[in-house]
Amino acid sequence: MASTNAQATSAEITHEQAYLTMLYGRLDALRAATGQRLAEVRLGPTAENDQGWSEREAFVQEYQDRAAELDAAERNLCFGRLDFDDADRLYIGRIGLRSDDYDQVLVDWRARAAEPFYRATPRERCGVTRRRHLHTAGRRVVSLDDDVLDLDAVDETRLTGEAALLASLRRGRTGRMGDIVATIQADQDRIIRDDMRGILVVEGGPGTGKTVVALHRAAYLLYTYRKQLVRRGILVIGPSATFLRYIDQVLPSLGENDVVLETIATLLPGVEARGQEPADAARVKGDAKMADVLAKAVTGLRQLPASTIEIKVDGTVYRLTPGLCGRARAEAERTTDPDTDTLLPHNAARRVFIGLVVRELARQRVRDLGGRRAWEPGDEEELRGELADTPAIASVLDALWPEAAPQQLLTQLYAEPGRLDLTDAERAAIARLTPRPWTPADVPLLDELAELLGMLTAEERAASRGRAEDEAERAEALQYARQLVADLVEASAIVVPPLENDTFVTWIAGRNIASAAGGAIAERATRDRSWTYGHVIVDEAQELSAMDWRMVMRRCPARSMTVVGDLAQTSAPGGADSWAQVLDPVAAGRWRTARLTVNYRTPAPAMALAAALLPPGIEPPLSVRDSDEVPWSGRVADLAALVRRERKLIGAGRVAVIAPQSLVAGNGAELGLAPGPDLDAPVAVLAPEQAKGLEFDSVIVVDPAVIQQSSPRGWSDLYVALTRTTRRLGLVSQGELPAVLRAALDEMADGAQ
Ligand SMILES: Nc1ncnc2c1ncn2[C@@H]1O[C@H](COP(=O)(O)OP(=O)(O)OP(=O)(O)O)[C@@H](O)[C@H]1O
Repeated sequence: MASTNAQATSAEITHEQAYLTMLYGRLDALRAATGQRLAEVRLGPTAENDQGWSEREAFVQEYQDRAAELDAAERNLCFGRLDFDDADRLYIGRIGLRSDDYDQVLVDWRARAAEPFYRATPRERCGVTRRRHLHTAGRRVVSLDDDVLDLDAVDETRLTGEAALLASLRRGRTGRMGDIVATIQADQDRIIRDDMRGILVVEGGPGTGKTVVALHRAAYLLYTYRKQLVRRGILVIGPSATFLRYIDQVLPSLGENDVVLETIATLLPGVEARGQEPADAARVKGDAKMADVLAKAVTGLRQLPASTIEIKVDGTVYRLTPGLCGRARAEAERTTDPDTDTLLPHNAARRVFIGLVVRELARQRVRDLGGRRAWEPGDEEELRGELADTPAIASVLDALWPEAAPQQLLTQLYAEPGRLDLTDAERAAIARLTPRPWTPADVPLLDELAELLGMLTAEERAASRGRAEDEAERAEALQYARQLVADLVEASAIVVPPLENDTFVTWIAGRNIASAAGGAIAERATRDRSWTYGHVIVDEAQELSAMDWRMVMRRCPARSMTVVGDLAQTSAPGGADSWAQVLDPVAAGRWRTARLTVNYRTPAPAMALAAALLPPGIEPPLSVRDSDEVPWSGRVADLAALVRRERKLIGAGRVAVIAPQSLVAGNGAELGLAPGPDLDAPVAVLAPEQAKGLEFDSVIVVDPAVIQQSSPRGWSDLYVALTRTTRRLGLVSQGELPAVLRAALDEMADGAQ
């Protein structure tokens, strides 16, 4: 492909400027119309009833979303053009726009028609003769890059729109990830547009765009399957709060605001997991066998009396025999939930157990009274209720089958680890005799217990009221939205293309429900443990333990997921060694893999240094960025001065100092720098695990040998640290560098001479 940037004539730029000005004119007109509708709805007559109120709220929300989408499209509204064999021409941008005559003047990047912009190559042109990238500043066209798709230039590059891509990569880092709509590469585009069904595992080395691709996939799925996704939402799980801050602008910049971002530590509503713990404890807690261990611990809460218990109430002696209790327990443990056909959880089965025992006690009473009293229908039922509430009986039943809540039970189990079916060493690793804050590895265990225990009696009552209301509300909202849209269309108050009618109705209905519930779907989802999402994206997925996966899968029974990760970067104690190992137990036969192989972040020399750490058989990704600057090395004592030098060298960009956890935890005193993963600060001081998924213009890795030796997977921590740079990399050390790194640095220095 021939790049003709330099030859782009000013006439061409003038032509594109005129087109761009027309597009911004359309955008402004749409904004004005949306703003006017919003004002009309807000200033319109006050709603007279709940339905009118929620209809009005739905429109307000709808117009606000539309306004946000149009605002997000302002920057870089149109970034490309495709010229086809038949002289047809399409402009590609952030959103689709039509002229007054309903002609498509701008194609949304997610639309099928935009696909050749990312995929066409000289070999497979898809009818394209030229792909043009428009570079804009504000509303001004500043330059153009053309890829002329002729076969003569076929071997010149593997990259799509190389000039535009390299220009985008050269920009300094801002501390926030940006979108890449203008420069998505063909292999990335295939992943973004892949089928929503099943689990797509995207693997690839550092900097291959796994995160950014997964986020663009979320935007694509929301655009393509909005009807399915709008009701349940999309969940993105990332490795840390800092990482979530780093990526939180990407989806809004693509016009999507309704996505839930969480870490494993925050996934269970009501639990704050701020604690830290040794790797051994996290490893035991993350092991798949904890599912059985907890199930046994829950069963172990239930007791059978060794001999008959006699309880005297108002002169009557009730007899709880071991046989009676055994039969009631067996039946309760066999009872299934008619909706899900699964065994009842502990607290729900407890209610069955109590019901059976109390029925038997009531019969004893009936027998006892014999013919001395005439029983009316309903008497026995009333008696059962009375008996269940009698403190003497209730306390015995509580002892035989106690009600339990996840947090309280897990606290007890850690305090008495003998109740867990583990080895002595495993018990010792997780025992905690004094209460401590929950850790991230506790979260999936609490979630598992919540599943095993089910709701407490009071919660169950509130939930069943809520469920019935939800169903009725849903049906009513749909019917109402259908009528409303039909009326508005008839009154020419809105124009809905016929094909989009259903989508619009569902959308309005969804909005009605969400606003009636006091918040958008995303807000509701984060409050409700049992919320299931339409699609789940898991980033840095190699770090999840088997127990984490069980928790994540509960959030997505449909198993529509995008899982991105790199097994060579696994550092969590319970993390994965293979995808089959973690996914087969929870989604056998329902996952597939795709691979990304080009590194858009780490310059070739830094990647070559990092690759020296890789075990044999693992291929490093190929770096797009080349550089003459080989990684440098220095002394820890000079760190502050070296940081100052790096700041000067990279100008407006960002520097990261990545140091062993022990130094960062020690308040950075030994480093002479205040630690903190502050993305807005020009210098961030981080432990390797905090640096996961992030990138900086210049990275200084402190004491690589200490990082490597600090855990069994320390080499992978070091690999992560070395691959965070987009430009410069330095190693500072108190002692020797790891031998492989020393050798690789010497070799590079020799090569450079
Ligand atoms: N097609 C592209 N155009 C422009 N920039 C890109 C493209 N693909 C990736 N990048 C940039 O490359 C950098 C690395 O991407 P990203 O963080 O998604 O990689 P990753 O595979 O998740 O990395 P890691 O596994 O190391 O965390 C980001 O700055 C991203 O914006």
